[in-house]
Amino acid sequence: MALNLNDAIQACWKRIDEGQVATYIPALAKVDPYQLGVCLYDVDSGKKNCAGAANVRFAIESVSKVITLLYAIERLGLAKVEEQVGTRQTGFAFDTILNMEITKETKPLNPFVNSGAILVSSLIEEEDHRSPFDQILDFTREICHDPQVTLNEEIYQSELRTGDMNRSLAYYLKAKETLANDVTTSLETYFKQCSMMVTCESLANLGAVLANDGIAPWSGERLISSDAATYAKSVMMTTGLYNESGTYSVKIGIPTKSGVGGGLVASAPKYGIGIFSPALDPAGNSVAGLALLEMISRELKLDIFNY
Ligand SMILES: NC(=O)CC[C@H](N)C(=O)O
Repeated sequence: MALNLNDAIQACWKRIDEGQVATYIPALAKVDPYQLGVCLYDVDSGKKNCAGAANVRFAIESVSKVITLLYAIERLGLAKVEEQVGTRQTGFAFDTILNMEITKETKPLNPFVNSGAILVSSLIEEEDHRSPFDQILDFTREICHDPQVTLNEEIYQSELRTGDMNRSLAYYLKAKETLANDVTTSLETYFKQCSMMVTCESLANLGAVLANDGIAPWSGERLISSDAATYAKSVMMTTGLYNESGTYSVKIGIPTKSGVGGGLVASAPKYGIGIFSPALDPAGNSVAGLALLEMISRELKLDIFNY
């Protein structure tokens, strides 16, 4: 591989100053912004190339929306999930109630705005006395090939304390009779899934499963259906970076999902990529992380529209 990841990190490092760590969840405000890590999983060779803060654990936040979406599709089938949540873009922030009010439809615009994600979380039912979150946690450990993924209780409590906007979205969904579970359980599942701790490597593994048509490249085992993988990548491309998805579609051209913990999962043809850098742009995307992903896309010619 021509690209030296340490050099790439160095080149993108100064971009950290353009962003800010998330402060609306107080536990995230304490994170050191001066971190940048990457892990690149080459599905063909099976080789992983990691650099910088690749093994630092951070809160997965909205990247978990991809995992819960995949899990819901596996449990309920794609048709049922598509009935409940749309695939449309938004020009508004991920957590605003406008995302629901502007359309006459009752279903949320897409699974990556908070209303859509809370709805998807509500679709997971308790099974064999296992709570929806316990099932999501197990599935996360499996699809991220990382048994160390755990719930960060401090972040979870912080999300609970400051989560009134999400609470209002959940009540709105309930009022529209679209929330599948009760408000408390749906929000508990959602806040907990956001508070799982992952590394760049865990996200590179997730990206690699998506890149490999739903099959874990480390074992050859199919973890999700081909349709689920394709669907998730399409929605990541169109809405994975919130209202800036179009901007990065043009600049980077790789299906990507961000989280306000500073994580990015990207799935390019033959590559799974996990990136972490906690300083965010106003939309909630990692600034240095996306600069690094842009460089990787350019150097390795991964832009899916550049054919
Ligand atoms: N964009 C994000 O990562 C948002 C996740 C965060 N837990 C929230 O609900 O606001």
